Order: sequence, then C-alpha cells, then structure tokens
Amino acid sequence: METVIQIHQLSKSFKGIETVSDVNMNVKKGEIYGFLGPNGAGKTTIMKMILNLVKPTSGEIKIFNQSISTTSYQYLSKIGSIIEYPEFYGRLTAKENLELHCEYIGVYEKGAVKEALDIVGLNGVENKKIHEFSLGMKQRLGIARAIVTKPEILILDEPINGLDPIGIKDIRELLMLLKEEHGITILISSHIVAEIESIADTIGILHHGKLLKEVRMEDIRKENMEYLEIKIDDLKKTAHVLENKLGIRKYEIVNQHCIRIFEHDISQSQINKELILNDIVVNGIEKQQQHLEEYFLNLINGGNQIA
Ligand SMILES: Nc1ncnc2c1ncn2[C@@H]1O[C@H](COP(=O)(O)OP(=O)(O)OP(=O)(O)O)[C@@H](O)[C@H]1O
Repeated sequence: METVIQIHQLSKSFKGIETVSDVNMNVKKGEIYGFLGPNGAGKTTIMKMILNLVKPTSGEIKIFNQSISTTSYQYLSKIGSIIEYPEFYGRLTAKENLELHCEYIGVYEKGAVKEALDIVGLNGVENKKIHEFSLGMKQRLGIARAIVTKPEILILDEPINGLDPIGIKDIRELLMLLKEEHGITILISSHIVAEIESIADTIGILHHGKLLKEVRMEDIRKENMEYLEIKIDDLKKTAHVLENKLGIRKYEIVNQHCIRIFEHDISQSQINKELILNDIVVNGIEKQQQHLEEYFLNLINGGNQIA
C-alpha cells in the first residue's frame, strides 16, 4: 500500500530541549493511523511539523513521496486539519463560518459547504450561530471545515477530547465513514487509548518524543493481546516448567497464583498436560483478550511481556 506520510529521523528541539527524537513513521493510504501518547509526548509538535507550522530541527517529512521544506505549501491543499481546539466566529452561523474559511484559503467549489455539513451530520443546524453549539457540534464543525476542501489526508489533534460517550461514538462513526466512503487517510492523535482502539488500522505509540512502536492493530491483537491465563498453586515450579520444558519466554506473572502466557505456538492442552505431568495443580486455564490500554501502559512503563 502506498505510504502518504513518511517521516524519517525527525527531531525537534525547543531552546535546546529535545521534544521529538529521531521519529520514523509511515502512514499508509486509506488507513486510520492512531497516534497515541501521554500529554506532552510530542504528538502536536509532529503534526505541526507535517503541516509546516513548526520547522524540524532535523530529519525529513515526505508527503505523497515529496520531501517538504519551509517553502512548500502546495501539498497543504491536500491536507485538512484540526490542530488543538477548533476556533470559530461565535456570532456567525455554521454555514457562514465554513464559507468564510473557503474564501480565506481561496478554495470555493459550489455546494462544497453544504456537502461537508451533510457528511458530518450538521445539515439541520447550518443556520444556527456557533455560540449555541455544544462541544460535540463544534468538533463536527471542525471536521467539516477540515474536509470542505476535499483533502486526501485529515490530521486531527485530539478531536475527541472532552466529549461525552455519545459524542465520542459519533465522531468515531464519522471518521469510519470518511475513511470508508470518501477514501480519506486519517492521522488522529489521542492520549486515551480506548478512543482509538476500535477504529485504528495502525497505531504509533509516542513517549517522551520517541516513537516506541508502530504496529498494525491486527498484528498486536494476535501477537500481544490474546493470552492464556492459568491459575496454579505453585508459581516457581510453573515458571520453571514453562521455560525449561515448553520453551515459553513470553509470559507475565500476575500474582502468586496466576500467570499469563502470550505464546501462540503451543496449544492450551499441551501446556495443561505438561503442568499436570509435573505435579502442578491447575485451577483454571482460559483464553483472554487484553485491551490496547494494557498493551500501551505496559509498553510505556517498560513492561516485560511484549516482544
Ligand atoms: N513552541 C514551543 N516552545 C517550547 N516548548 C514547546 C513548544 N511547543 C511544544 N513544546 C513542548 O514540547 C513538548 C511536547 O508538546 P506537544 O504539544 O507536542 O505534546 P502532545 O503529545 O501533543 O501533548 P498534548 O496532548 O498535551 O498536546 C511539551 O513539553 C511542550 O511544552
């Protein structure tokens, strides 16, 4: 699949302090790329560098295979974005705000405003003034403004921040629609893992300016999120059998009576049999699914079970 945003060894320092360190990232055409990291990890700074709002200290950013520089601007017409909180003119209506935006950036296709408002589900309230809008409606309008120029890429910095569960679900559905029906590639940041889990095709995990992991969701689901939980009476003996008799290395000790195995080549019955043969009392053995949240926390806290 074609890579539409390619970042190579990107770094940024502010007053000598490195905020982004040697980041390599690849966003593929048509995917939703979830950019995850705690507050202050450097997500906004990277997004601003992609949009030429901040100049990198070093490294390269390629958009549609073209290297960008401080003087590049044409590629920006292919990108829609919301960086930080979307601001609007409160006394103007939704429609007027979008029309003004089109005029401002010099792109105006007849019907584009209506179409964008339709897509985000604000067609009934286009003549309402923004100061009467809820946060969720403003977020939708922010997305409408970002897509009104029909971009190929959408860059959304924490678009779900502060929304209630219904608002979050609405935005998720909207992003899926933009991806599936309009073929838009979406780079979305969040510090809340659960917001991204169900929609991202790929996630990039950023911590202290470094990209710790870039992985396809389907791969981590299989490799690191499915595990076998076994309840045993003797932890030491079990660990010994797992390592020395079965050659299992990817496991996590939950407590004195519980171990999680993240190895997929050995069957449940094989493990069970070996433990019993070695006189270990097995009180339970069950397949479980880890949430991305745990995977994420393990990774940023330097957990040991993730390869
Ligand atoms: N213009 C600037 N001058 C100095 N420091 C900056 C500047 N912009 C960002 N930083 C610093 O860079 C670090 C990363 O900030 P950034 O906003 O990129 O993080 P983030 O991952 O987007 O977090 P958040 O979710 O809080 O926005 C922070 O410590 C911030 O204070």
